Amino acid sequence: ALIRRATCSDGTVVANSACCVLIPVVQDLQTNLFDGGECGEEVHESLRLTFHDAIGISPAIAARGQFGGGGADGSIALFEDIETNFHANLGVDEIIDEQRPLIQRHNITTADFIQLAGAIGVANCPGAPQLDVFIGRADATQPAPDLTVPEPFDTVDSILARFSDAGGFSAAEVVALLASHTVAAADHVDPSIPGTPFDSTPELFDTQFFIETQLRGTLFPGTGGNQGEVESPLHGELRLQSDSELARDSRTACEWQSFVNNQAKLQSAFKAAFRKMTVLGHDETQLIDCSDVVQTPPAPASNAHFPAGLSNADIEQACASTPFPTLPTDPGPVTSVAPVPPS
Ligand code: HEM
Ligand SMILES: [Ca+2]
Ligand SMILES: [Mn+2]
Repeated sequence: ALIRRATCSDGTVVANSACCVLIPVVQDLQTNLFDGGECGEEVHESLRLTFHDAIGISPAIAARGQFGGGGADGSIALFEDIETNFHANLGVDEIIDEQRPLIQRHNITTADFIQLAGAIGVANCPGAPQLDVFIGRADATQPAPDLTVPEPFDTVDSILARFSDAGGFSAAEVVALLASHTVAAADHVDPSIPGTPFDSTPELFDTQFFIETQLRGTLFPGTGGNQGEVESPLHGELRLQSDSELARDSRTACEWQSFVNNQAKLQSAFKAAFRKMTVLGHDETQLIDCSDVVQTPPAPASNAHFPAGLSNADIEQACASTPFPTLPTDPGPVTSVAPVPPS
């Protein structure tokens, strides 16, 4: 089709007129899913869903003659009855069911919608990069196989191998993708404390996640003994075993630390890795780049810091070659991290 620049109905200028169909979808997302443009629970869950759909692809399984999954193909929603029963997908049925009526109201594939929703949602989070959006993915005709989505109790070996198989992601790209856990909370790791975030600022796309995961774990925010959870440094904060181990493994620790107080790298590295993830199973050159429909995210609202009561002395140094950056400590008494409110 002829590619031409266009001004869409709301005034958005797009390089490819085919992207104007997304404008009403974006408005619907902001008004009816993201509570008018917040970086809350539905944004967090929509971002998680982009990953759980896209990572459902395995050239290694395909090489054994079985269907390896189609990547970012909407299978997680189109075959919800199958894929949400996979253990790693616990809880994603909620956001699939919230997104479904929006998909039905618009002329867009489920595959494209899931990735669009993640990008638009993330752009509501102060400090986030403006993520790329592509359209033109065909929808899945089969579910992804089980065990393509990493679990928080998986070893670093197995996590790195899974990402490498899925899309040739390097260890550094895996670390970059985990920047997503800066706008995240867990409902199901410890079901007694739903909405427990992974850093103290789940509404900000900041570098606190990389700081706080490097602090010595001292407590469980709820009950102990949950699979995939290790001790965190703060009341109200939950630490995944996988995040803890990636922060401390010699293959990933220096990369992990490199994001501390480096908002520019956080944005550029996550944006690049997300772009790669969002087209898994597709040839990017066959898709239409509609990144110009993504709004400009608000500027970051926090500076890198240690939570009150904690300091460099509480860091478990794991990167052998570079010392941990010196950061200020928040003033005042030790605080507890508030849960992400359910919508
Ligand atoms: C080693 C890889 C990963 C593991 C083991 C992992 C594991 C988890 C777990 C266990 C949860 C909590 C779910 C719950 O209990 O509600 C979670 C939440 C989340 N994950 Fe990951 N994750 C990984 C990578 C990623 C990636 C690559 C992304 C996106 C690019 C992502 C985005 C999210 C988000 C946004 C949430 C928060 C959802 C919410 O607040 O409702 N994760 N992850
Ligand atoms: Ca954060
Ligand atoms: Mn949730």
